[in-house]
Amino acid sequence: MDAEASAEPELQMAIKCRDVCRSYGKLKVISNMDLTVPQGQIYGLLGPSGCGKTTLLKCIVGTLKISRGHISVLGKPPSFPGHEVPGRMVGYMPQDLALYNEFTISDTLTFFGRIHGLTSKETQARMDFLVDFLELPQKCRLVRNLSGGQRRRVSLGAALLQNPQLLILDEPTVGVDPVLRARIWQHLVEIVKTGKVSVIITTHYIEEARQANVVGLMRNGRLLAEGNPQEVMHQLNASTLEHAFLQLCETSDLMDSKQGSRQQGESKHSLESGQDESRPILSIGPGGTPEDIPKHAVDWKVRARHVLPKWRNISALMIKTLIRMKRMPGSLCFQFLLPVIQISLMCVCIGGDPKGVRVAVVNNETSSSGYSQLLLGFLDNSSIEQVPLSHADAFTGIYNGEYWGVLGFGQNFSSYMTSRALKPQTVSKDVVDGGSVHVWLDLTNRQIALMLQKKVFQAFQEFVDYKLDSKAYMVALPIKIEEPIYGSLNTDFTTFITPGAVLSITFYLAVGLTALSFVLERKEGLLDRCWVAGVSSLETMLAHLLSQLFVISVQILLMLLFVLLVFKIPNEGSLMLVVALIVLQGVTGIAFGLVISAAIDDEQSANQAALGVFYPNLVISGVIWPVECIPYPLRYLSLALPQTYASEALRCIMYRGNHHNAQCTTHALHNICLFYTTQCTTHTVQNTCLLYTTHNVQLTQYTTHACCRQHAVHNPHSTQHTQTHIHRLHTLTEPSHGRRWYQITWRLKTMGCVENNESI
Ligand SMILES: Nc1ncnc2c1ncn2[C@@H]1O[C@H](COP(=O)(O)OP(=O)(O)OP(=O)(O)O)[C@@H](O)[C@H]1O
Repeated sequence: MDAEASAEPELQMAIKCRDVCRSYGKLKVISNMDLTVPQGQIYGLLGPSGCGKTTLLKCIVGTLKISRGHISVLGKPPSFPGHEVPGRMVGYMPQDLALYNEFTISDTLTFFGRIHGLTSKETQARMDFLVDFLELPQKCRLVRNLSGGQRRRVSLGAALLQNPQLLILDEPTVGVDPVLRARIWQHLVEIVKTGKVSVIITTHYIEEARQANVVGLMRNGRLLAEGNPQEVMHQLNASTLEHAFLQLCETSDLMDSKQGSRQQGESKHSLESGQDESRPILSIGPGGTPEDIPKHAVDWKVRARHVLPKWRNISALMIKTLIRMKRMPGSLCFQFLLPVIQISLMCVCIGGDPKGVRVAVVNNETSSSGYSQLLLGFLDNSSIEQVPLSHADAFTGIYNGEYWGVLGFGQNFSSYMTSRALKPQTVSKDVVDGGSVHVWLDLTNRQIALMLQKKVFQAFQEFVDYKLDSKAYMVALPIKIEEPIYGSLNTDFTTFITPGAVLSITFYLAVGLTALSFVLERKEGLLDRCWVAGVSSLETMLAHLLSQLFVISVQILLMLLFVLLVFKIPNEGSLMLVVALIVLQGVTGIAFGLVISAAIDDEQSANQAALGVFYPNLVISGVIWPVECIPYPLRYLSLALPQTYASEALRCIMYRGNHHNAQCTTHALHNICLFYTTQCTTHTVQNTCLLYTTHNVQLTQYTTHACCRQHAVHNPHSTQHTQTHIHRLHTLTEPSHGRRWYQITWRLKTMGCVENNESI
């Protein structure tokens, strides 16, 4: 069926809400709301704070999912493929101002102009009009420096910018002086005169809504009355709208208390019979009668165009990010320099030899030309500070924690050592013992103890080389460590940890910045506002990815400059592969940040989530210690982490050259890509579940209608309302609906609402 043709009767009404329900957890905010905004009129939605006005508006623009019911905006449900709601047809001013603080007034309007596809000339013309009309300060003023009222006017200007067919304004007149408030109302009255623009506006100032064509008086998520303000006042014999509203509240309270006393049994009956408790007490307007939910079909080309990201929106979002970066140079420098600072600190502080380690030396050899003195002369003095002491003082000192080790030489060290070297077959155990260097270590600090052992062995080797020269091989150990195949004999821990550290830093900065930026934008209502302006979540993601790639590229460039040129970490492989691997790791971080932001609402919890995964990931992904040390169940888990193979692969590329571990590299790339795809899919599904929910809402409606039908079978005197449900069921479940029809019948059959062979 042609979409346009089927939607034609709908065009008479700008907004139609039928049976709309919305809850936050157990709190029911909107109950069975029927609301109708006629085309070309101003609808004033009035009610006390917390009655659900904002929630209803968010449901109308599609940023909140409804729990039940049907909403049609300018002829079709929000987010219907090809429908420009959200998009250019609707101008939305949210209650929380939703403006970028780093933007000027001009930037703000230009940004929304770009998203709506206005040319710069059109944007400029509208900007000039709005600055004049809304009495905005100079266009170059930053939003963060404006007063609350001025910001509210900028927000209103952004909603009016593209001359939308539908204006949804959530309390636009709060904090605005009475003269300007009157002008805003006058402007609204003028723009609806053409008959092409409709307005729905919420306000706390009930009396100003007299200028609206229709008012809806809301309380506790229900509409108490809907109609022309004069008629509402007339019917209730009230001199002001405020008095009319008061009377309605009193009547509603009276009805509620009567209903409460009628007990639960009856209320159960009213539910079953479909009797609607939430019908307005007073209904004068055009809405009220139940109507069929319209059917819409859409061409696959329109559907494809709806799903495909638009470059216009992506570029607008990217320009936005660049402007914000430019306005926050401190934050930008921090983003660029932080990785360099982190990697530099790591290279400087981790993996080097400890310096100035105090060691007690107990030398019982009195001769100054003895071998012990010679050997001690070969000890690395920058690392080891020798303290000559008596045996008793040395051991008291090491027990008191003053020294990290004690080196002991026997009285006859030189002669015993010579005997041992020259006549190994004839010497006794005591001679071997007296000709050895005795080392007692405090092993509570493994790194210092290992260094001491290494330095003593090195000193001994140098002593032997010096003393025996070409005969040194005679006292060599029968195990010879040859020149390494890859790496060098002096490879330190810094060399091991650097590739993993570079990847971790890139990953976690991307996670943090992405999660924080999305959580904050959502909290401030900016994501919602962009969504209503027609930006899809895929476009938001792509724009963030592209701008973040720019940041990541600079970060990687600076980090590699420091790692390779300043700290001289070797790189035997292709620089291109190194960069590709690090960039992919950054992209994985972005993906993970997106998932955190999709699952978590506030920045504190997002930070906790990012920090919560940081340490376990670091420990089990082989960044700081080889995965070969991890016990088996955890090792399987480590294989699922993107950093596990990536750090191993980066080490392979940098220290072995490319060709020797192509398999590892491929595995790393594959692992990262898989991780990235999974994460992005999760995020996209989360953001598009709105559509699925809408679909499920419809299925729920069919089920409700079917239950009423079943009730009618058992109760021949069913009410008019039940009959309406049955009628809806029949029209909605026509076999022409194809796949959906099968889904519905299947669901009804499984619920026992329809016999297996019964046709609906
Ligand atoms: N995200 C949320 N989670 C839980 N409850 C919420 C949430 N947002 C709103 N509510 C609750 O829903 C109810 C309706 O809120 P809503 O913002 O729609 O009221 P309102 O009529 O617009 O009020 P006001 O005029 O003060 O803006 C309130 O009780 C509010 O506490």
